[in-house]
Amino acid sequence: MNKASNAYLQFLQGPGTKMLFEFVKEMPKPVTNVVSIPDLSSLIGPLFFTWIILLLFPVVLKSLVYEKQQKLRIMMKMHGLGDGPYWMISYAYFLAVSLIYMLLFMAVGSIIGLKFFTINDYSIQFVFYFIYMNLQIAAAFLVASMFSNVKACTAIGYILVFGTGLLAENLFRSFIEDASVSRRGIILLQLYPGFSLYRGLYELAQYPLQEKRVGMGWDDLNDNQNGMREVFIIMVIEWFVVLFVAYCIDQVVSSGSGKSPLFFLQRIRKKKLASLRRPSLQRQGSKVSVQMEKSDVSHEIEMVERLVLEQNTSHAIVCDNLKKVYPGRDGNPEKFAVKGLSLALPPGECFGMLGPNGAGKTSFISMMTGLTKPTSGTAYVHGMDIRTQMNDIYTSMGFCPQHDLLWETLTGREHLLFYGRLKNLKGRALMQAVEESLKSVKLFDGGIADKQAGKYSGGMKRRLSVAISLIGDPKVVYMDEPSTGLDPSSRNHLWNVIKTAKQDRAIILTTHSMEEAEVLCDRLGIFVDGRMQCIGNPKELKGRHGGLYVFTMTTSWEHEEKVERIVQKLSPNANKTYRLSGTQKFELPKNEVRIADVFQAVEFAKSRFPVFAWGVVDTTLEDVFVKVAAAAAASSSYDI
Ligand SMILES: Nc1ncnc2c1ncn2[C@@H]1O[C@H](COP(=O)(O)OP(=O)(O)OP(=O)(O)O)[C@@H](O)[C@H]1O
Repeated sequence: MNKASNAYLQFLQGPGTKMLFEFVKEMPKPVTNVVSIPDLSSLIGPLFFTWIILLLFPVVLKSLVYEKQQKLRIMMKMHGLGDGPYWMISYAYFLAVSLIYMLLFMAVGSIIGLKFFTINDYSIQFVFYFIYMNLQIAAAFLVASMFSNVKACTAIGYILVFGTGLLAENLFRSFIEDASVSRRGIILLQLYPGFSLYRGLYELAQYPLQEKRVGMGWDDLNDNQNGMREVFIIMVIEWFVVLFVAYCIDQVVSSGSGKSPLFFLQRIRKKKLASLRRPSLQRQGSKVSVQMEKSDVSHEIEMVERLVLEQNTSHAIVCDNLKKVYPGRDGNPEKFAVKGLSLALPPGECFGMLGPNGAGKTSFISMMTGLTKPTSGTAYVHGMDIRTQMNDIYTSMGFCPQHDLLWETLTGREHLLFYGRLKNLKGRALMQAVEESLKSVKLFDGGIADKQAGKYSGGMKRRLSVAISLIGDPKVVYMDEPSTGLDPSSRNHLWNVIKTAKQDRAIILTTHSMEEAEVLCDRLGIFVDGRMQCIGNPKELKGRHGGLYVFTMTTSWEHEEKVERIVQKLSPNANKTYRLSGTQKFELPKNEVRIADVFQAVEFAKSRFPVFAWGVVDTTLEDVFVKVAAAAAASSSYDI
């Protein structure tokens, strides 16, 4: 060790060091200035939490509008789900989802220790979120009643969410904090639910920011500076008002039933009227001018009149001079889609409605299924009037719409379970009915039943729609072009399903397939330009409106004239309809020829020149259809 080190050690052990320690000990401690760090969650909470909570709004809105856009709402209604239960079920579902979302929101906030959640009284927070969620759902119902397009409503929903948050933070907050802004003005702004939500969150955020760090309790609601009490009152009143208005608008606008805005007053009136006119079959509207109708059609009208007069409810369906006129739009005149239809259908009958495009078939089915109201006239289903008792009719009605109305995300089995439940099937009976139904339309094997309907082919969707229309043993079923888009094998299978189903129920089906009409229908009606042109079973119609044999013969081209001469000798009024390189087709009036004469003529021809092929067929339904449609189109200026 060197000299310098020794000197340093002596200094440390000496009295100087002791004095230094004493001095430090006596020195006053520096004042630790306690800077209160503001709670971050409370600073930014009102804006972010507003966004988080509002995010549920477009979700609920989208779901409601989706059901409307896809006409699933109407489908559910047609299978017996009334407006009241639909609203209650949907409301309860959205409320449950919203409450779970809010409880998770509060739980996560509390677990990570955000003062915003931990300091304020939990019961106040819960009541606040509960009331707001109810108001938000009611508002979603209200907005949904004005939209029918999911994309548009989703876009508007998200714009509302983000716009509301930004406006609240940058504008509404400055009003709250500005003492010169009147309280009334603030209350007025809070009538907009997004601002009342922001105000509530803003108030909850104020307490953790105060230095004493005591959260909001129920007593604080009496504090004049605290806006939470106003928020509670506004939200509760608004919740009920918005819900009521939404229900009224929904009844008038979106149910498709064309109700009057004063429908709730009409309901009381209807009850009074109904009690005066039981049993319900009563003559409605003016008597149609029968003399213009064909005999089969006028016979049907007479039958309907008798049934209505006798108040006879033995028939499953009685249409009494049903008319539908669509109002003119964009300068177009009004459209007379159904110009007076009378029809009586006993149980167990399958009635086929044939007609060219635009004849009015879908309009007729729409009236029968409650999609639109008749302009005049009415129909009775097991004695129940379609104008006033549609909800009762729905409980025993099945419907297969022209376009499949299915939930993309539900499986085939889930669809049938849902609609089966609506038809009051429960437990084992429901399971059995669903399984049988899936098997009957060939959707059971290979796990197809548990695939989402969105992944089904067109034919599978069609078969599911038919299965839905038949589940729960409905007494009356409407099928709008049930086999459209099916391959021949699936179509034949579906026909068997319908044939079995028609045994104990009345079915009305529309179709463009003559083959389908002949296979399935006990009676047919050809409907052209809003009027029934003829009614009868397929054989009768062919006999009545056909009256022709179609004779075809194929020879070499140089013998064509000889064939023509033989045919003219056989039937002087024969009409040649086709000729191409030796093949000729003739229509022979039935009153001029017998089948035996045709055979003789063919034998004669064969003895004179080579005959490659020949054939004679009775008139097909297609021939009848074309003939009737053409005749009706030629004289289509009937009065309504
Ligand atoms: N909502 C409506 N508003 C105005 N006109 C309508 C409306 N719905 C249908 N129409 C018109 O009423 C007529 C009958 O239409 P409808 O759809 O009932 O015929 P359709 O026989 O079912 O035809 P398709 O066989 O093509 O389905 C058509 O001229 C149609 O343009």
